[in-house]
Amino acid sequence: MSFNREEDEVLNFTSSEDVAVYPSFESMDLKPSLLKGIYAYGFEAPSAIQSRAISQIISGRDTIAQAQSGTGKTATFSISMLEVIDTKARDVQGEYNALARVWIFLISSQYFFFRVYKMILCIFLRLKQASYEGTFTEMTRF
Ligand SMILES: Nc1ncnc2c1ncn2[C@@H]1O[C@H](COP(=O)(O)OP(=O)(O)OP(=O)(O)O)[C@@H](O)[C@H]1O
Repeated sequence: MSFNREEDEVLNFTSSEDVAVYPSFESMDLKPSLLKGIYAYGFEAPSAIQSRAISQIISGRDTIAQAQSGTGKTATFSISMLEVIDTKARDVQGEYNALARVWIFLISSQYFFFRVYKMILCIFLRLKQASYEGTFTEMTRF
């Protein structure tokens, strides 16, 4: 499902009291290279769930975030993961637990894998400042 900014802006959220709302990616104090990747990927501002959840995850707080389909949850954990990993370290630092998405695998596994793969790969490549035209065919070469 594609992201709809107008619908996102009128979503009602309930969160823990000390959850701040960050109106921009800059205000989250993300790595400059990650910010560059996010903007190069085409995101101008965080969605409602990203405004709330990214800062919680990167601060190391155990976070449960729930929102409607297409509101930016996948991007929330992708961006958070890219912020906290040390790109120089060679060990595994992040894991995506796909079990929670079993129903999506049953419906459209290829589409799901493509989306997660595309988002993480594109942001990571932009982070590495690689020049890249994002089509599925080109991505499969990496
Ligand atoms: N801040 C943003 N600005 C613009 N587009 C965004 C933003 N965040 C996410 N998107 C786009 O919105 C779409 C849905 O995002 P995402 O897959 O992260 O949502 P989701 O909540 O995980 O959806 P689902 O529950 O269906 O898996 C994607 O095309 C993504 O690129």
